[in-house]
Amino acid sequence: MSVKAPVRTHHAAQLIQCPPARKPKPTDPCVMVIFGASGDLTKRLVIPALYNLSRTRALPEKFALIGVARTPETSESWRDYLYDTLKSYVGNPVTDFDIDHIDEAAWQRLAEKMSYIQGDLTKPELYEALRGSLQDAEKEHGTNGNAIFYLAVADRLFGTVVDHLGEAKLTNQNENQDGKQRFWRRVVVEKPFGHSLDSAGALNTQILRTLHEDQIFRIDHFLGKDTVQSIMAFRFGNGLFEPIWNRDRIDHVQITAAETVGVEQRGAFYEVTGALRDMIPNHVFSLLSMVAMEPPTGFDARAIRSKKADVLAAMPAVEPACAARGQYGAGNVLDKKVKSYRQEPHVATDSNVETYVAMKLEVDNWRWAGVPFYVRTGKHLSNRKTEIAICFKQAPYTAFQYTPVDALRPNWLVLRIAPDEGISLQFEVKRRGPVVDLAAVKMDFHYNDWFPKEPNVGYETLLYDVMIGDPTLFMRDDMVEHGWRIVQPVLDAWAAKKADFPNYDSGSDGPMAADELLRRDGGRAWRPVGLGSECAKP
Ligand SMILES: NC(=O)C1=CN([C@@H]2O[C@H](COP(=O)(O)OP(=O)(O)OC[C@H]3O[C@@H](n4cnc5c(N)ncnc54)[C@H](OP(=O)(O)O)[C@@H]3O)[C@@H](O)[C@H]2O)C=CC1
Ligand SMILES: O=C1O[C@H](COP(=O)(O)O)[C@@H](O)[C@H](O)[C@H]1O
Repeated sequence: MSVKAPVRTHHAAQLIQCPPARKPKPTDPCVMVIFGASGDLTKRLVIPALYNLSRTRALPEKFALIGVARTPETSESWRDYLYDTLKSYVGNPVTDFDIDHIDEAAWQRLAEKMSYIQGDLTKPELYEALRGSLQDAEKEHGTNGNAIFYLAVADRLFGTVVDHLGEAKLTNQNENQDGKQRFWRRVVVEKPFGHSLDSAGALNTQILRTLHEDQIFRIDHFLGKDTVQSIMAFRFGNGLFEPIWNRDRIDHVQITAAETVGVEQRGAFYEVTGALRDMIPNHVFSLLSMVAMEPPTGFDARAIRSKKADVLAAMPAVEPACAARGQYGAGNVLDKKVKSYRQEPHVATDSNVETYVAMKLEVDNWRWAGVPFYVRTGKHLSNRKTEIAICFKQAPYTAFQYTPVDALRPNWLVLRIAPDEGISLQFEVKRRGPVVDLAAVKMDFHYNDWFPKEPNVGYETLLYDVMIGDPTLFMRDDMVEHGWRIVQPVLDAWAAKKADFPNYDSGSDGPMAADELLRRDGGRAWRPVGLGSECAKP
């Protein structure tokens, strides 16, 4: 039985004078081409996000959507298939896309702009057909030559598609005599961007032969989450926190991306990817660089991405001894019996692929020298939780009789990214009563109490940003390569040595090796994945 949380009575509008939220900037007319139109990403994330943009009127009036894949479909059957898929999410949420009905008018506005091309993206003739469709879109929908090519295909095809687009001159932008752009061409590249430092470098070189860096949008959907973007607002929109945001007051940082889901139908993808490649150099490093970056001089893409790239550049490559890996065995997740990873579809019965990874990372600069960043991510864990927890140093001295300083709990500031979005601060107070006895309590901000929640898959903001040409929330070439550089020694060491898997039960908090990683650093411990609260009520 699900229990509804009590409705909280305080509301932002009653308490704090805020100007109304600003309206988003109008987008240019454009056409979006999805390569991989019959795939999982398209139906689960891209189409729900476009539908949401249509619902909130954030899509341009002059818009067209062209799907490309080999599966035989007509434009009509592709639309119907996607409508039926969308309908199947009603009352059956995908990620945070939790809808109780479809807004038919919003769907209709999108559907009437959708068409499909059947073809093989490794063949030049597809791109000739695409040229015709782009011209049709311009005539029928007034898209003005602007186009987004979304690569929702396996990463081994990213370079191929960009090469073909270039050869067909479909990525050429048009400039006036005065150098002003008349129409733009942009390419969205999915993750994983490469599989190693070398392959990421080679892919960057390949696509940069055709595209300018400012035409490339390397997507990382964590950056589309409101709570991730809010890290910068929290740090740089308040005078309170930045003075203590450094090695003087912070003991260590823990970043957790814990999932209850297993690999589900993605066994084939996961067998060549694993938890480290899937989550660390992209999502987890995006969170880490938001926490560790220096204040930018402005909120434009150049300023923000440079500060984030500086963090990654200051991180030394991880020693294999500072990493732990795990693979789930059978067990119970959220009271449901589940299989081991090796029994999942399309997974080898002796697979050496990790479904869990923990690492100790460092940022070698003035602000962070000596402050460890412990990160972990895994599947089939006890609870779904993505958070950044900052552990402050203990008070240097305690004046309280009978309370030695080492009995004081540290202050924790926790930025909760998902699913219970918010921020909490744990600190010590005196218990009621005649005895001076200390206890840890929390101040807790929940996003939902202040801002009504919209069903959202995380791609909405990112797609909108591509349409307005704002790359702030996308990875730059150097950021991607630093990500791989940092984890490469671990990838190499793990490939060279078979692990003793499975080594954690489904429904647990991960393998013991991950606990050891912290324990040996002066007896530190991970925050529990399952409990959600590090300070039990007294
Ligand atoms: N699914 C997810 O949750 C996530 C996926 N991603 C990334 O998104 C990308 C797509 O993943 P996903 O949708 O899961 O993969 P799928 O395997 O489900 O889809 C792949 C798509 O590529 C098309 N395709 C493959 N080969 C060709 C070809 N030669 N010509 C034309 N089309 C082709 C397939 O269509 P057809 O067979 O009809 O040709 C299909 O539409 C990957 O890079 C993945 O890493 C990133 C984050 C999450
Ligand atoms: O990119 C990926 O992310 C998801 C986790 O994202 P979330 O928004 O659901 O937290 C992960 O399950 C998947 O394996 C990975 O490819």
